[in-house]
Amino acid sequence: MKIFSAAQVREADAYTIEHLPITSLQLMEKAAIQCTQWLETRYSQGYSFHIFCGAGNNGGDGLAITRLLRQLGYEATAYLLQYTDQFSTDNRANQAALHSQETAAIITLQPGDKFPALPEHAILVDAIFGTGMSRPLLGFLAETVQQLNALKDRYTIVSIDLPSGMLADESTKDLLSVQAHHTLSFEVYKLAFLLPENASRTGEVHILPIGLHKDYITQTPTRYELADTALIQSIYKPRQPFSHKGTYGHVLLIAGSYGKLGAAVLSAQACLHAGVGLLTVYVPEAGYNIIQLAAPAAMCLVDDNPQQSVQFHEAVTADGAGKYKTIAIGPGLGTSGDTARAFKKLLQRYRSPMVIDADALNILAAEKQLLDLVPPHSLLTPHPKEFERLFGPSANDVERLEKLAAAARERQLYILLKGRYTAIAGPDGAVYFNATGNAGMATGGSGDVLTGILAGILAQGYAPKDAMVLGAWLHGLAGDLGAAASSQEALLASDMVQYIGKAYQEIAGYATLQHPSKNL
Ligand SMILES: NC(=O)C1=CN([C@@H]2O[C@H](COP(=O)(O)OP(=O)(O)OC[C@H]3O[C@@H](n4cnc5c(N)ncnc54)[C@H](OP(=O)(O)O)[C@@H]3O)[C@@H](O)[C@H]2O)[C@H](O)CC1
Ligand SMILES: [K+]
Repeated sequence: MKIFSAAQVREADAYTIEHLPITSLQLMEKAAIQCTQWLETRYSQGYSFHIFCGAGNNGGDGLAITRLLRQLGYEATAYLLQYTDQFSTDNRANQAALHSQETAAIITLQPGDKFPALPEHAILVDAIFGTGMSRPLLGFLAETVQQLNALKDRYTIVSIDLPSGMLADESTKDLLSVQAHHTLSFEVYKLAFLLPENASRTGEVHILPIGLHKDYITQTPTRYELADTALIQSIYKPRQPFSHKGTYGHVLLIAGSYGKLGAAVLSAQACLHAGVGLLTVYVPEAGYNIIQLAAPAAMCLVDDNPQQSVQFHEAVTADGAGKYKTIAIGPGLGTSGDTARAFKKLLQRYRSPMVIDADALNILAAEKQLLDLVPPHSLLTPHPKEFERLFGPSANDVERLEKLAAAARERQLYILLKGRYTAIAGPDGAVYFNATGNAGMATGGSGDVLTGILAGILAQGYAPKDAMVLGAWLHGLAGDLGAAASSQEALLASDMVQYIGKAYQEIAGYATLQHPSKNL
């Protein structure tokens, strides 16, 4: 699903009006019908609706919603904020339509007016600004938004299109905006909804279709995209009936140190469940029995050092060629000087894309010139702190995304920035967001599972970008299935491993299941 900027949303609006037999007022009506239906299904009897309207088309939506709710028999009042007398044409038309239906349905709010008294079961609808928001809220507008926010613990606040004050595709971190419980937005996600800094302002986001022209949506390139089931199914390749373990690649996983061998176990198990053909796990001596018992399907190579691996570069021939389709390095590895030196030698020898995570990222961050040695098209999987250590601090989430895209482009890498909506950037500068996953996955070992999954998928022959997008989705879906079976609180990284199979099943769909019983 593409993520359009505010300017592109306006273009989509104009394109639709030009190419379909629909006027802008009719499009507004469609948007208002969708919002009204959503409100009605959710709140029905006993509630009254209080709709705060601006002077533009977002306010026009609010006025139309008020009219439609009243037609359905609900108590609904529009509060028209008098900060300007420059109303948009469709806003005026909806003022007139509501006024002709019921003169008392519109109350104007002037600077200095008392904030309206609200009954017990009131729903507050914020239709002050949407995608036209262009500058900080000041004076009367700021006061009104502050008054709305002060009521957020007593009443439900529903924002139309965007919480007023929030910019669709720039940071609003330090600016005032409505803090909504729900945001009803039209047709497409906005970048703002995917930013951690906006989590307490958008509440739950609901995307409502309003019939924007499909041609504009399919033909317009965007910088950002939210992965969806259609994209995942287009990436996923079912296994071939005439294949063998060599078909699905051999991964060398370099992970674990004394006290952190669990990281190696989780990565190894995830890599195996992700479908790799062969897996060799490289651990310090202390890890030998652990790996052989916890991951019997994997082979094990052992470092001479009992506690931390320091010679793993020797597992790869001096010219880098050899049996490993890909290498994953980092989970629980440790960052001692000897380990860092071995990592440098490995980077000098092995020139195919690697998956680099955790302590391997910390080694890169401590010795930044090593970044120049990372094989092109490698997959880096930092969390925000690791990202900051590698590529520097960012003033806000939008700046961090720009840094992410720039680093991926300049260094020809695939970088996966972990978060609620994990962001994946590649050398072409495009950014994909992943929507699967839940807060239960914020737990130790979750990242190790992701590393294993990514390596396992990459080794099977997926292109790096596809491996990243599919791997992030699979990891999140396994976490969602695991949490559904128990709870987010109880979810462990090992549960994510156990649910990789079910997650694949969901992606493949039953139609593609290769099993003779399907014809019985
Ligand atoms: N996307 C669609 O296809 C549809 C969208 N709809 C709704 O329309 C709004 C966008 O409406 P628009 O009129 O473009 O913008 P707003 O209502 O958000 O804002 C109106 C004007 O307010 C001015 N502005 C901006 N920021 C401030 C501020 N801080 N203080 C005061 N005034 C401000 C600005 O005008 P300027 O010329 O002064 O810059 C805005 O233009 C969209 O969000 C949907 O809700 C349709 O109803 C359906 C189709
Ligand atoms: K709004």
